[in-house]
Amino acid sequence: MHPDATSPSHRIARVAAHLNPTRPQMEEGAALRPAACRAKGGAPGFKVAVVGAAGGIGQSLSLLMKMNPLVSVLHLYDVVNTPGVTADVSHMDTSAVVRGFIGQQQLEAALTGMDLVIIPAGLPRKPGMTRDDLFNKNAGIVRSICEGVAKSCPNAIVNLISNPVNSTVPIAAEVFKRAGTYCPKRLLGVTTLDVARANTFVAEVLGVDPREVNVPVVGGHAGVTILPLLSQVSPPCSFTPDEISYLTNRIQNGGTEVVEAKAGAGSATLSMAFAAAKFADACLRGMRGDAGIVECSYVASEVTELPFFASKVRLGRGGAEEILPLGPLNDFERAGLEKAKKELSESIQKGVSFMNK
Ligand SMILES: NC(=O)c1ccc[n+]([C@@H]2O[C@H](COP(=O)([O-])OP(=O)(O)OC[C@H]3O[C@@H](n4cnc5c(N)ncnc54)[C@H](O)[C@@H]3O)[C@@H](O)[C@H]2O)c1
Ligand SMILES: O=C(O)C[C@H](O)C(=O)O
Repeated sequence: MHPDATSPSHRIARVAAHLNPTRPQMEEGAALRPAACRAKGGAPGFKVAVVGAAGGIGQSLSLLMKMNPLVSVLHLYDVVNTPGVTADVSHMDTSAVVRGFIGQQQLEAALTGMDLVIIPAGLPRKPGMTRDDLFNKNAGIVRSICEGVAKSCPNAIVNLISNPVNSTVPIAAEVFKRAGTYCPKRLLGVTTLDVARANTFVAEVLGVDPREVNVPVVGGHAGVTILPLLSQVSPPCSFTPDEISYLTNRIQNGGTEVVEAKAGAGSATLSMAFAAAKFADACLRGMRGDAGIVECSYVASEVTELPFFASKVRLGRGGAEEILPLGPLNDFERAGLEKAKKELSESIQKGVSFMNK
């Protein structure tokens, strides 16, 4: 080794070799600079990509994934503004190495080698819109990102956040089927925010800490398809008919509550990033081989006659290893399930038809 190889000036030169302030950092799919310096000594862990990383959800989610000790490499991809987000997040002194990628030409580099791909890309709602009103814009975005996944990291587990989730998950499944890479266990629609809201609102009614409450929320992720199973709350408790009506309505309309409060400035981003980070962490713990990881997610399912349905799933090394049964429903929940299935069936068909056009 050269006598100066470990001297401060040599180390600075080594870092500087990866910095070229006269060029945009994101050109040519290059990894952002210090990553290259630390790659050798990087902590063991999973490689995770956030697709849509410069958005409202994407920025906070990138921050939270940078804090996750199970992540060794974090790729941040968007069609705009990734350089700033990447530079910012990369200064956090946690172990994950951060690299930024921008634009369609860099999608392949962003996704290659990833173990987990989290997708919060696409338009959010404005007041007066349903999630389904986002279909025309977001269906194409999800299709092109999933084509990238099929090509560059076909074995990655995908956490799909982009709305309308009830249709975008079937679209992703069709893309993977066409590419010959489809594995139902690896495609998970993120419905964790519904569970977070249900836990919060139920805890408020019960006057307890929300962290002690677990409400299964099944069905899908829009309006009546969001079906909280209040008869199965843990720890066991009971509600009056008025409380059931209030809670069901508030949980089903939690997204709209935020959209209206933001008054045109988008939909839930902070609580969603929190929920997505929680779900991604559960997936990573499952991938590591931890036992007993159970979360609700919208997945390919045989729990009902529909091809996709959200329910409790056991997460393992391969993704959604087991779909758990719904358990006993009361009359109110059985009626809710019928309504949910009717709308879900149409949303699933809409996603599949989009791919068959
Ligand atoms: N599943 C859920 O529970 C849940 C909760 C909240 C929001 N959402 C959905 O998440 C999506 C994102 O919401 P947001 O508030 O972050 O929106 P946003 O507009 O703030 O951010 C979206 C980001 O996606 C990027 N993007 C657009 N096309 C892209 C492409 N082809 N590849 C990569 N990135 C692309 C945009 O540049 C933008 O940075 C919306 O569809 C919203 O409805 C889902
Ligand atoms: O409501 C929305 O449009 C965003 C998201 O699906 C949510 O539930 O907050």
